[in-house]
Amino acid sequence: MKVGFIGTGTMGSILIDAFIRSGALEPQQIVASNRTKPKLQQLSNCYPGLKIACDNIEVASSSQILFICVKPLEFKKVIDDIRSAVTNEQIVISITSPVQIKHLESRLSCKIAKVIPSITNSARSGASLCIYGSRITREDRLLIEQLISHISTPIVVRETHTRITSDISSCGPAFLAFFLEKWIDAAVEMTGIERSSASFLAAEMLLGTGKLLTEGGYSLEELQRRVTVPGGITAEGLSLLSNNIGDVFHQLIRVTHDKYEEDIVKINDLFSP
Ligand SMILES: NC(=O)C1=CN([C@@H]2O[C@H](COP(=O)(O)OP(=O)(O)OC[C@H]3O[C@@H](n4cnc5c(N)ncnc54)[C@H](O)[C@@H]3O)[C@@H](O)[C@H]2O)C=CC1
Ligand SMILES: O=C(O)[C@@H]1CCC=N1
Repeated sequence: MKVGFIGTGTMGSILIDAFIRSGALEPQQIVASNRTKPKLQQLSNCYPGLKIACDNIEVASSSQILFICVKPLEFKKVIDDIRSAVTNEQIVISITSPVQIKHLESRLSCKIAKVIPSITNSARSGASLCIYGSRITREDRLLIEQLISHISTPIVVRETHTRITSDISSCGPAFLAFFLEKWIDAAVEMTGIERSSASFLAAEMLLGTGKLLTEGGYSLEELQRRVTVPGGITAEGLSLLSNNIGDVFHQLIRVTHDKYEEDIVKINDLFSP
């Protein structure tokens, strides 16, 4: 099976790298194109056998599954490029959330899916959010999920929940990293602990917490309860957090959804007949 990638920026490169390192794909099975060639050349130097296509049409015409890994407003140009090259049997996968299944099905005759990855997939971890178009068969789903399960846990979501699920799964690593960075800044400033020590502890804590919440079977509520000794230190901290957090998470969801709606309006314009 040949798998194509249009766009080898941050996420396209992460996916190619993770698929090869996990053993899901051999470099010889991959064909890729990118607007600027140096990034692509770097990938091909790392993975001899990976084919650099001369343009998007060559990728589209030589792959059974084609991942489109460009930014939302760059999609229309790519779709116009590949429109005449795709066949009904191919599967085109968008990795971006605001481009809707209907936009792609209206322009391309092939099978359409969205698979929203996460930077965590680069550690062969985290989720991939799967949304399937009307032409995708049961066998196609199995093929897609078999491939992405080498680097992530496939989770099927409703298209109406694309934003909130990718807020948690794909933006989440940046939000959590921000939270830890602020905490470590305060720790360094107030206690003199070395930044590298505090950062290492935070990373190990995050990894262990993730394991408890997945394979350990803990719920968030149970985890808090088990750590909190009655009358102890954690209780003081949780009480402060709960009194001060306000509606910051409601605001967070509002801003990500507002930006998403803005993008959808722009994409609707680009894809209007
Ligand atoms: N960065 C992340 O953690 C995640 C990103 N995504 C989605 O992945 C998509 C790509 O994001 P990044 O990789 O971070 O962006 P990026 O800007 O690093 O990569 C986009 C790549 O597409 C190439 N490109 C643009 N137009 C092209 C065209 N017409 N033909 C060929 N190549 C073209 C650019 O040269 C660039 O290398 C976005 O839509 C984003 O929403 C989804 C989940 C997580
Ligand atoms: O920042 C972004 O737009 C993308 C979407 C999910 C993660 N990164």
